[in-house]
Amino acid sequence: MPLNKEIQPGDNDELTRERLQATFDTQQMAAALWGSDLARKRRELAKKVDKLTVLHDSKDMSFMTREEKLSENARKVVQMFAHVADIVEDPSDDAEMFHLSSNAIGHEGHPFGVHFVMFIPALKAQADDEQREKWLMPALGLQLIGTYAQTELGHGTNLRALETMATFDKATDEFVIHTPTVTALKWWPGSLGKSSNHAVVSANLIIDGKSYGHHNFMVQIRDENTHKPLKGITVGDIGPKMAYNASDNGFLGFDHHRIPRRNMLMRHAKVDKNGVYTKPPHAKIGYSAMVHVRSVMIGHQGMFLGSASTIAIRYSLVRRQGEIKEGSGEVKILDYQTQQHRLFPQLARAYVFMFAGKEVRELYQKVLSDMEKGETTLLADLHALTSGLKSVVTHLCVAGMEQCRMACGGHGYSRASGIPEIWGVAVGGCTYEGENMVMLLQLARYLMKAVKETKKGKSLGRLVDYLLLPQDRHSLIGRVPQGEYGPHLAAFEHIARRQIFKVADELTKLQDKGMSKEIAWQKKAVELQRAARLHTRFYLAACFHRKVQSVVDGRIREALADLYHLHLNYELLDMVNYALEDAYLKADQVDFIREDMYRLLETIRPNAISLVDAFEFSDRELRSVLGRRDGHVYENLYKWAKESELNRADVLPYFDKYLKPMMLAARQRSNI
Ligand SMILES: CCCCCCCC/C=C\CCCCCCCCCCC/C=C/C(=O)SCCNC(=O)CCNC(=O)[C@H](O)C(C)(C)COP(=O)(O)OP(=O)(O)OC[C@H]1O[C@@H](n2cnc3c(N)ncnc32)[C@H](O)[C@@H]1OP(=O)(O)O
Ligand SMILES: Cc1cc2nc3c(=O)[nH]c(=O)nc-3n(C[C@H](O)[C@H](O)[C@H](O)COP(=O)(O)OP(=O)(O)OC[C@H]3O[C@@H](n4cnc5c(N)ncnc54)[C@H](O)[C@@H]3O)c2cc1C
Repeated sequence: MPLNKEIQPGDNDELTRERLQATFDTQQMAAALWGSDLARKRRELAKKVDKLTVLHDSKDMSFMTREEKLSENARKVVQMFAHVADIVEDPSDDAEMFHLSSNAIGHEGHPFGVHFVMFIPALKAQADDEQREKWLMPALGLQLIGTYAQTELGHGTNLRALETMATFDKATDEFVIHTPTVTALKWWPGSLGKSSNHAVVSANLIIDGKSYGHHNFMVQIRDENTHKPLKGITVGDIGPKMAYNASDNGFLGFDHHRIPRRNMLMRHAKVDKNGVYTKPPHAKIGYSAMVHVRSVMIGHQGMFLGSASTIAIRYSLVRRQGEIKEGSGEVKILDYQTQQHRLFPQLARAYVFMFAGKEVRELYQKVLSDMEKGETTLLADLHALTSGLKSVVTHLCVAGMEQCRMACGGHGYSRASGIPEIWGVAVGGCTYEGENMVMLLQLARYLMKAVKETKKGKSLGRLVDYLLLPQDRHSLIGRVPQGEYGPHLAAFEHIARRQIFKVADELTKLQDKGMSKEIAWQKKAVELQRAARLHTRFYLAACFHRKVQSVVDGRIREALADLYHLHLNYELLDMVNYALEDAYLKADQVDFIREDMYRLLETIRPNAISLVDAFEFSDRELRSVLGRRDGHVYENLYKWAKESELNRADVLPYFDKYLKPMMLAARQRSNI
């Protein structure tokens, strides 16, 4: 039995030969990536979806209008829930459900796009027991469709400037929800425009003329039967986007719309019938749905990059172009060092992002269960970690996916590759759930507080313990026996720590000169976000290290270690300027890192296809002609192109309408 379990009869011979070179068992690697239980469930689930034709795309989404896309995904999501008990083992398991949705529906969006990702998590974390009974149960039972309406046309990042008002009317025991200006219109919420009938709405709580800041309210926006907007509510779709066009991101306005007082989510903050307000135990506890999505995004973005890497690496083993040795025939493009250097570091990133995604989810679950007991100590750590990871991971993912697209040459630009859509969805992640730069500055705030604690000899939290350690002056990279990578990881730590202390000192100096804290912060904002990036990249490298150390199987550990070492070398070179600034690294050490990286590209090359096969993305999930498991790319590209709506007739009406009259007139003029 070959170690690569993706081999099947009828596959492209080249891919089979590649797969036979695997040094590890791909199913065991899948278990390392997803966890053994989820890996098994994914495999079984994909087989079941293959058999259920009602869950299959009726045609390629690339050839559909937006309305067709919305309708197609509404159809599939309904079928998916109708068959859910036959397909998944535990429908309450988000991870399993996400994979089902990824196989059957894809990533372009669907009517429940925000329902499960934000609406339900907001209810779980912020609704009290009675409210959970009233809305959470029906929401889980699909009796209603919800979204999360926070962002406004004029305000997204700065939540304190949100304008939507929720004014308490003691006489009727109601809140009056109102949109005072056009900039106060809710704008962007997923599935709001045409699908949802309920929304968790962020609005300023006003009692007796006093504002208590924004809080979350449950608002029914459409009639349950007719689906018409309720009186006092204006709602619609915001129009086409870069990608994610099967989602009806929407706008929403309120004209003095009344809701019962008990529609404010009251697990933590409360308003009683006399208008007495009770503060939550932590000022930012109402932000929990955002923290939830940031925490799930890390692993999912890793999956997006893993998908793009799978497509590009498989295609690079089918595509032949040019010769390395004259006369010996065209080579597979993956045999070029430049192609390996373009793709393998992206593959390594996909792996570590998935590992980090798992770690961060564990911390999220811990904080959630603490919050349930009113305990919020770890909330700040979680906010800092997710803010940094969300920003760095989305940024590196889209940069990496763009490399994958370019590595596929012209065919990468075609939607047949599947990369444009997943790229478009992934790049949205740089903006939603907090614009990346803003979130990096949130982490920087935490890091600056950590420096203050360090100066008192204390640590602000486990994630910043390393700030207490002394700085080494010189790196040991290349000065220790070959195969030891401790000094590489130490270099990440050094670079992060140095930048964090450097910018902290600069801030202090500016303030010592009389500059206000806020202006000093502005003067150093670019350096601050750099500190946040370097801290996060150190976290990622350390996470990769922890994962490799934890693997028991020798063959899996060895293959993962190759990727880890490549990651260390590649990422260090990407930020080498920081290590050169203080002569921590010398030129010969940089050369050493480069040479070792080139060596690793060659080491990884025979395992390349098996490392992407180990993600076990089904063809249905990848939705890519280039990335097909069987490698039969060309005949299927031709088949795909023939599906284009432009090929429905040999001559399209615009020819007779515009081009023919123009050419006839031109011919007549030339005959005169
Ligand atoms: C049918 C199929 C079903 C299957 C489904 C199965 C389930 C699938 C599960 C998962 C799938 C996931 C798939 C992923 C793909 C998703 C698809 C797309 C969905 C997209 C949805 C997008 C939604 C949104 O975008 S919602 C809107 C998000 N908006 C934002 O993020 C706004 C950003 N701004 C902010 O967060 C804040 O304004 C701020 C943090 C920048 C500043 O806040 P502010 O109140 O002004 O505070 P500030 O003064 O700066 O700081 C004061 C102190 O507070 C601390 N702090 C801030 N935030 C937090 C926090 N969250 N937690 C803890 N502490 C916080 C801050 O650090 C300061 O502390 P200090 O000590 O004083 O320094
Ligand atoms: C695909 C998608 C789905 C979305 N889904 C939802 C949803 O379901 N529900 C919802 O409520 N919202 C949703 N949003 C909205 C999203 O959360 C916001 O777009 C996001 O929070 C960024 O806010 P903004 O658009 O106001 O950007 P802005 O804040 O206007 O950012 C513009 C620029 O200003 C910079 N900037 C802003 N503030 C600062 C600062 N303090 N310091 C330095 N620079 C700053 C940013 O870095 C950026 O470069 C979605 C958005 C997208 C793209």
